[in-house]
Amino acid sequence: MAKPDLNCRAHIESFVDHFYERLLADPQLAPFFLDVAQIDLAVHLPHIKDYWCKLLLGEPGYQRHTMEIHRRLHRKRPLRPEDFQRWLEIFTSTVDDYFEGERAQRAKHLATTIAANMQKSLPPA
Ligand code: HEM
Repeated sequence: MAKPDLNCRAHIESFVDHFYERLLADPQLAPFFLDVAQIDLAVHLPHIKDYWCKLLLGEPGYQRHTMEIHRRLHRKRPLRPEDFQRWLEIFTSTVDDYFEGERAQRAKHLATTIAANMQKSLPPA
């Protein structure tokens, strides 16, 4: 059976839930979320969902400064090239395991581009 595309909020929210299940179970990346940033999932996940709804659906909700948030994180604990690589692996495999289609492709392309820009904009560790 065909997998759904990331073409509505319900699918994007389900993607983010699956993505974070994997990020938070990953020994390399989980500490950034749980120890360094000590995120409150009830606050963090809605931001991530709004972010991807803005990028993929053009919804206006997300208005925060993502790059500055990662600069601050990077000062506390450096985000290394291998961390970006792992983040992208988990992102891409989560998309591919559950979704397919034009928006799913676009999500992977955007994530790759934004991760590369983010990495370039951070000072060396
Ligand atoms: C090494 C890779 C990455 C790691 C370890 C990481 C980790 C984190 C952490 C711990 C936070 C919470 C920070 C806080 O609330 O203080 C966060 C926020 C966020 N991240 Fe990342 N991130 C990575 C890459 C990316 C990339 C490539 C994107 C976009 C394509 C992204 C999108 C976001 C967004 C939208 C937020 C929410 C910011 C907000 O509160 O509005 N992250 N990230």
